[in-house]
Amino acid sequence: MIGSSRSIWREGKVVHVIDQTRLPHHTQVKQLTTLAEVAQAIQDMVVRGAPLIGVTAAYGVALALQAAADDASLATAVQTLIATRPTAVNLRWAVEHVAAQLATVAPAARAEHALLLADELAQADVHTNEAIGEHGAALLQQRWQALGYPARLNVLTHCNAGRLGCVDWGTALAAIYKAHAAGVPVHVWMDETRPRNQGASLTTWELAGRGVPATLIVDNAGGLLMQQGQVDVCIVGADRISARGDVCNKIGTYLKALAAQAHAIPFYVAAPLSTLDWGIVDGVHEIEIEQRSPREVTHISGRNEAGEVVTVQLAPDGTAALNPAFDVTPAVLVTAIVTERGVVPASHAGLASLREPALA
Ligand SMILES: CSC[C@@H](O)[C@@H](O)C(=O)COP(=O)(O)O
Repeated sequence: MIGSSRSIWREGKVVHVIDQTRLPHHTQVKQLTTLAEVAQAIQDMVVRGAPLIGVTAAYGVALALQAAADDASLATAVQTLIATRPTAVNLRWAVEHVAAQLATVAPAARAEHALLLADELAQADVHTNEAIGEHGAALLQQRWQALGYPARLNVLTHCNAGRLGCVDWGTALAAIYKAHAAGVPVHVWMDETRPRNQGASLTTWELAGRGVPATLIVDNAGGLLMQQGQVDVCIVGADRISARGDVCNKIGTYLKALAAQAHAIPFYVAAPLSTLDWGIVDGVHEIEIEQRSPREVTHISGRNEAGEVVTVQLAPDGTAALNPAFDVTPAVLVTAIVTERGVVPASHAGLASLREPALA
């Protein structure tokens, strides 16, 4: 039973999350009460999506401090959480933000303060994503208008950049929700997103729950659909964006951006400013790409006809498999980046214009 429309919420000293490894067949809430449980949940992708793992990690710091709030415990919590997943910079940003604030608080007051800081981040994420949604919806509306108001606006998205990847709303999907609510006849092509299938198991569930027309496609279908004129616009999320606008997102995003460029289809990236890594310029060469278990490639999970969720093996025994979880789309392939502060070109100048003065 879900007690909230949010992906994460707190009751006292217990953090509740929707267990995304169980979706779409089971909607279950998992309770997290310790640093170790939070770290495991992030690593196992019980929670996933850049903004959500950031907020979850902030709660992880707070839970760690309930046991011991000295400087050493704080440092251990920070290190443990940052090591869980290396690519999405929101995680590091959130943990370092909370740790910096707590460093100025007396250890005796830290445990309670940390919970409130994490609550603040969770709340801020909701407002941020709603703002991203407004800006992104305006782009979708403009595209619909530019195409002469077709009976449906076909939007392609990859992975799950929805409310499940955030506290609420989502990033790319926030734009779709807002456009849908405003009367734009959006229809979403949902890439299945091998190997973890976030599109097939999460975006399908999420969009169906909000009544947005959508169709699941295999990852390799996007090129054909673009060639046939069946994709009007692409919008995806991001896990890290370099200072010059290179976009790191779920593996497969780059190929879609290449195909979109070949067919002159706008390719938008929606992300909060916490996804920007100002310390990295060349995203293609500098962003660490998480390598996950080969088992995620050689095996697949789903529900069988008896209604049981099972994992089966796809490849022969002993098959070597490589599983990079993300790729980087160079800025030149990105039409624009949609943030909570507005839409900017994927360029150094464009992104820098968002930085001042509040983030200085
Ligand atoms: C709003 S979530 C944006 C991104 O984090 C999303 O597109 C993505 O790549 C998530 O990857 P995941 O491996 O599922 O955490």
